Amino acid sequence: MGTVVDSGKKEANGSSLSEKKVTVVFVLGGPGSGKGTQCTNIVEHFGYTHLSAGDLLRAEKESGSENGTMIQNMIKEGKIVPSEVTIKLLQRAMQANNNDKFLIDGFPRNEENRAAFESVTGIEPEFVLFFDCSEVVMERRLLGRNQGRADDNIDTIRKRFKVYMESTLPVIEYYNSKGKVRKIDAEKPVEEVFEAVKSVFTPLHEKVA
Ligand SMILES: Nc1ncnc2c1ncn2[C@@H]1O[C@H](COP(=O)(O)OP(=O)(O)O)[C@@H](O)[C@H]1O
Ligand SMILES: Nc1ccn([C@@H]2O[C@H](COP(=O)(O)OP(=O)(O)O)[C@@H](O)[C@H]2O)c(=O)n1
Ligand SMILES: [Mg+2]
Repeated sequence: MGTVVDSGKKEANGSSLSEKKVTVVFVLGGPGSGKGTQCTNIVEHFGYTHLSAGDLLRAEKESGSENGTMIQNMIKEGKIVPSEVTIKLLQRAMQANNNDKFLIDGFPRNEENRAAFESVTGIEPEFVLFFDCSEVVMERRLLGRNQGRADDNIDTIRKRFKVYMESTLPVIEYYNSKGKVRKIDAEKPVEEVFEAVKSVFTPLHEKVA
């Protein structure tokens, strides 16, 4: 009462998605590093909603969208779909969900993804969870993944590794220079990787399960 509220002040906790304040964690790492696997564990233990950019793009392709053929071609070639398409899918998914905590998996994959997401949504990630894994191990996992994916073949895998090195590592480096990267040794067994993941999330959240 009678106090001037500083409406220009940024919320200390969470960024704005329209009127909703949300916490976003980006989950990055090479193809096959275990992003999706660990996101499932994080959802169970810490109550986040998991949004995989790759899954959203595959679903968009399946829905018969006008972008379907373009998405399919990009995935087959291991290329990164223009951010306009991917960001629209991520925004729609966040707005349709009542949760205020999101794991965004496999995004931003290049500088264009990163800069566009920030300017379109105004959201800055709380931190970036980075799964560090060698190509030898990632290749073995991808070839054994068995999910019928059009891009889990050796030709496309090599292209994806190149895109990862050239386009995604610089994004991780950008966030590292801002002190936002939480690096995890992703070569260990799933349970051990999750122990390391828990030590990143536990200080921030009450355990829900
Ligand atoms: N720590 C791990 N050790 C061994 N295999 C793993 C590990 N994490 C994931 N996998 C397996 O490797 C494959 C790729 O994992 P996934 O979570 O889909 O990775 P990403 O989403 O980073 O491509 C899957 O078959 C998964 O079961
Ligand atoms: N931000 C993103 C994420 C994925 N993709 C596309 O979707 C493919 C699969 O992404 P994914 O995240 O499901 O792959 P994994 O790293 O989980 O193996 C990528 O190789 C890209 O072709 C994209 O274009 N832009
Ligand atoms: Mg994945």
